[in-house]
Amino acid sequence: MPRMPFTASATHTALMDHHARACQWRMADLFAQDPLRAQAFSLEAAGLFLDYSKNRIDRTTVALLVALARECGVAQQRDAMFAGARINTTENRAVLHTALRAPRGHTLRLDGRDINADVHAVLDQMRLFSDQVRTGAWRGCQGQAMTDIVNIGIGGSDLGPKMACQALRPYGHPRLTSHFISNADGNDLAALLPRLNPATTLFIIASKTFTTAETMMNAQTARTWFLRQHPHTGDLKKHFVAVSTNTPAVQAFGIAPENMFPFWDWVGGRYSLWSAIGLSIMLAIGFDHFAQLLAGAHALDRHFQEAPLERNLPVLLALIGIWNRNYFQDASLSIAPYHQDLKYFPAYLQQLEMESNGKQVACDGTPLAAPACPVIWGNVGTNGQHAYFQLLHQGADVVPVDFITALQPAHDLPGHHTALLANCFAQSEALMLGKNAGQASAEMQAEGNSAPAIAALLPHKLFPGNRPSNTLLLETLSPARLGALIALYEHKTFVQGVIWGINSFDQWGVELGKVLAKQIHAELAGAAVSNQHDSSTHGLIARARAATLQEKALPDGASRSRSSISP
Ligand SMILES: O=P(O)(O)OC[C@H]1O[C@H](O)[C@H](O)[C@@H](O)[C@@H]1O
Repeated sequence: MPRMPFTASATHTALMDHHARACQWRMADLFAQDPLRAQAFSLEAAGLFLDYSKNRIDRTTVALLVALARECGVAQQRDAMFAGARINTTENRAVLHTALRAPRGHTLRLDGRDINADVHAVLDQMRLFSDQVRTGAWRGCQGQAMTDIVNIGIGGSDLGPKMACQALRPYGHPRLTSHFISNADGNDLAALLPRLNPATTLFIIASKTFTTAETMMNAQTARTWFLRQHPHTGDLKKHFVAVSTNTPAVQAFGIAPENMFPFWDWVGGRYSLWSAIGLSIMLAIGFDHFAQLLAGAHALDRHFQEAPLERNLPVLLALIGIWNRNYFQDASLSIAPYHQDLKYFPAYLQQLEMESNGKQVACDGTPLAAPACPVIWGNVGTNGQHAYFQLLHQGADVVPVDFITALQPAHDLPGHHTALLANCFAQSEALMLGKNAGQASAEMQAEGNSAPAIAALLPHKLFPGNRPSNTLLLETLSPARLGALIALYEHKTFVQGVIWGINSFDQWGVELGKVLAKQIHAELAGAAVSNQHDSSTHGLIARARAATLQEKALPDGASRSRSSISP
């Protein structure tokens, strides 16, 4: 049923009026007026504490935003998703990543199948395999235990597992090193292969479709490299496994059926780390910790399903985002983890949010009346402070920030963690408070500056402040808390998609470039160049073809320093 755009609702009109007033507010004043502000605008669920009080909001703002969520049918859409309705309408698919973390015995049937039984059968298969690899019972072609796990995949078949393996590295196995190869650029694989012993390396070819060009190319290159050193194709089954929904393509690649870990079309790529796509995570941290990751996500799922909208963590995070994006017109959101092990979290969220909601038409194909997903970007916080935080504090654009940190460190180096937390909390305070002319000139006077020096420097020393942020605190970055954190952002993305009226589960926008790349690939390889290209693309192709010809003309070995490891 076509949904009404949120901009057509009565609550939106009320929010517009309210926003006109909110533009006059200073958050510093709101804090001064209300000693209970932080308490009023914070919430804890599934082991995650969210303080959203440093936003340009008051109680009316939250009430209106919650009313908007109600009017847009967030609760109904959420229930439809959990129940297995085909809410991915352009692909006619259910969206059931939540079923991947439901405990054994949880009843859910899809097209007559007990999908809980299917999910747990694959988890059992993954457990058996990962236990064998981790204990050393799984032996390679020369009878040795595995030392290196190489996950070959891209997008959702890379970003989630890579992010989670990094986040949970204190839980890693002492003998096993995880590697992630995604880029079609041979530099990625070429830099790794010489460091590996094929007899102790396990490749996981992770691809939902098993047709993704980058993954297939890297997989073929890895296979060729392996066979060069161990030419018996029978040995491949000790060193290559696949994770996919496409059984025929996996078999055609030559991977033994017993080495395939399946999943289903109702799992979107960017929502797939809970499925067999998480095999590299389970190999690194073990089944029990993987089960805790799932349990943490499930706890957040329950909260999302059961808590009233006004006390619902993902709903509130989503609504604050809508407030910033659609009323204050903030076009980007910066993610600042104050935790080195979350260094891939911003990249993971880029796919999750931008591939889900980076769209401009509604589910029914009509143009959206308001812009949707902001640009998501960021890096670990303290490094960002010494790079782009300048813009966050004094740039012309207001960039909301999500600060994420853990109260307890995963190391025992003295002093570091207190310094880290101090920086995290200081940044959100500084962004909110800013510094006015009176404060800045008083400081410069106290430092003994002359009046002309103060006048000259003053404009540079001002901080506008009133810049919004959320702070998310975890007790520790444990598997359960990481699971809850990821699920929080998944559901935030979902709620925003519902309000914007978007199908958050397709990604047609990635197709055009793939099609053109295929044609240009053929042209670079020698096919006649189409005269349909624009002059820029035509010129670039011509230059690349000329460079290839030149390279071919060079004496053997002169052109590539890494020739020994090229396939
Ligand atoms: O897992 P695969 O089928 O190889 O897909 C890998 C990735 O590539 C695609 O182009 C999509 O944009 C992503 O959503 C997907 O995660």
